Amino acid sequence: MATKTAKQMTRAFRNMRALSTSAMKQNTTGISEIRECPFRDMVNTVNDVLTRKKTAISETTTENNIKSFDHVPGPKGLPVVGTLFDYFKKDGLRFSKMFDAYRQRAIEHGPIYKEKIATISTVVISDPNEYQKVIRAEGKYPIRREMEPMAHYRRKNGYELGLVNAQGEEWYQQRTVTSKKMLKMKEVLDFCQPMNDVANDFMEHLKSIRNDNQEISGLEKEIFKWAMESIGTFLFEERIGCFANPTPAKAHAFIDNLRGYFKKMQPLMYNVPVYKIFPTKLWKEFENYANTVMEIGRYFVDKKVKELQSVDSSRAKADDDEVAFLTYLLSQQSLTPEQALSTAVDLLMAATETTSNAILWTLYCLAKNPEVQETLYNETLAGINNEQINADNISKLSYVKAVLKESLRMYPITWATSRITQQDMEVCGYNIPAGTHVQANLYGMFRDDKLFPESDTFKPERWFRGNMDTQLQALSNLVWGHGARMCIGRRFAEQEMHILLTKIVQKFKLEYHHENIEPTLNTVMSPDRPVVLKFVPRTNA
Ligand code: HEM
Repeated sequence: MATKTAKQMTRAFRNMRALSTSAMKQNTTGISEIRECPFRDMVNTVNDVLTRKKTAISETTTENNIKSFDHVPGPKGLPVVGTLFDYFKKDGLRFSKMFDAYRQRAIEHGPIYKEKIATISTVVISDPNEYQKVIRAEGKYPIRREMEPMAHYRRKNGYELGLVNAQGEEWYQQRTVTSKKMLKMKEVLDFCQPMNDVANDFMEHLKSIRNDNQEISGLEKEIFKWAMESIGTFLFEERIGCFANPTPAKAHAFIDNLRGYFKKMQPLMYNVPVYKIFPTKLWKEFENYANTVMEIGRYFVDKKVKELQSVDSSRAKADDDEVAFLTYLLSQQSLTPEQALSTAVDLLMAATETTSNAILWTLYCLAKNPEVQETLYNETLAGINNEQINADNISKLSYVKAVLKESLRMYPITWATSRITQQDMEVCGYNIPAGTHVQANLYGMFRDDKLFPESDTFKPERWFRGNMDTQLQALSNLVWGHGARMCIGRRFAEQEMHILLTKIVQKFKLEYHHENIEPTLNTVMSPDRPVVLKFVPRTNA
């Protein structure tokens, strides 16, 4: 695992030296200033695409009987701010409930509508067949709308954008390097053992933190620790020790700050981005969280860099397949050290908030549906009775896979997709010009009874072969995005979640005795109140 070719080591060391130097430079020079229009990045991305591919909308309209873009229905807004004030009215729409706003708008305006909220213009599609056209038209470099506050923070502070926000050739290079490790089935299956170890330790941890009523207060934070330990083990090739009592200070700070970071990012993403001109209170809070997240992310990466520098390169002999993730990333000539750092931090951030919320929702669904929980328990007993889960037996977990899919359908962590079209196209009978921001209304589709009968009921069986047509099966995958830019952590995430869920139901019966939980957005879809579950030990566990 820790060995590599001498050539790779040389490259890695060169990168590491550069990484340490640039880190120092950033610390001493501080924040870089903005010299241009604060909205330039957003405008530039769209203009670039438009310049490349634009054709006259009016021509298309008359030639093919396709209605022009202007005719796409949608809520009427005011000049400049668009529909922004709809989100500030008493009892109006809420940024923290955008998934609901999209659903309501779609019910009102139909399978395609357009809306301008301050500086964000979007076209929302709620017909899975029509959205296929967007998927099929994706080029080699799909463009997702950047997460503006995150990208602005990185530009302002001289950091690389990283895999999540980079575009074009720059994105492609980082993606190609990263996917070799993250999307290869063998590489991910090899990670079963460390995932089992983390999950086993988490089970012990859960036992120890239950109160007299067998409930766990602050379960969110505890599951976050699991998610961080799990991705940390993959990225840094060592255990962070998140389950120790007390939690290591760095891990503790990372968890607290990352949660704050995602919470503050949500309102910043939709509001007028005045923070680009002067630092609002909200921006300052976000920036503080971001500083700590970057600093701690950098600390973990630097720690690994120092360790690698102390390895005797003459002993090392291995190819890319055998070296662990960060070692591999740092040794890639096609990535600058800063790009490697930003991508590693992106993975750490993207992996924790998403999987921990997905697990929380799934546990909640299981607790609310005891019959489903029993079926799942019986399946795991028949397939894997307290054994380690490995590459051979993981295929027996078909029910746990259906449970997770169903939970992601009801509570899609990412509730809408995002693409900027790169060519003119027809959708729902309208011309959509190149450079338009288009989204699939995932939450709206997943909760549509016409597509998913009894859509508000948790029914994992609906995912079984023969129970659902293949197009709807494909629709469920959209929670991971699509095409060349689909979630790079999907395989990793599914595997670690399948393993943890199996272990939890084998050991505990879950109960929930409090008020119903509703979704809210902390960037990803999260429970709107503490998930106070009861973990009752199984007698044979
Ligand atoms: C429940 C778990 C998760 C869900 C639902 C999820 C969902 C998504 C979605 C929808 C996207 C956008 C894809 C697109 O635009 O087509 C995405 C991108 C991404 N995800 Fe995940 N994700 C999850 C877990 C993870 C994990 C565990 C990691 C890292 C190990 C990760 C890393 C990333 C990265 C780096 C990107 C950007 C990829 C790119 O732009 O090339 N995600 N994720």
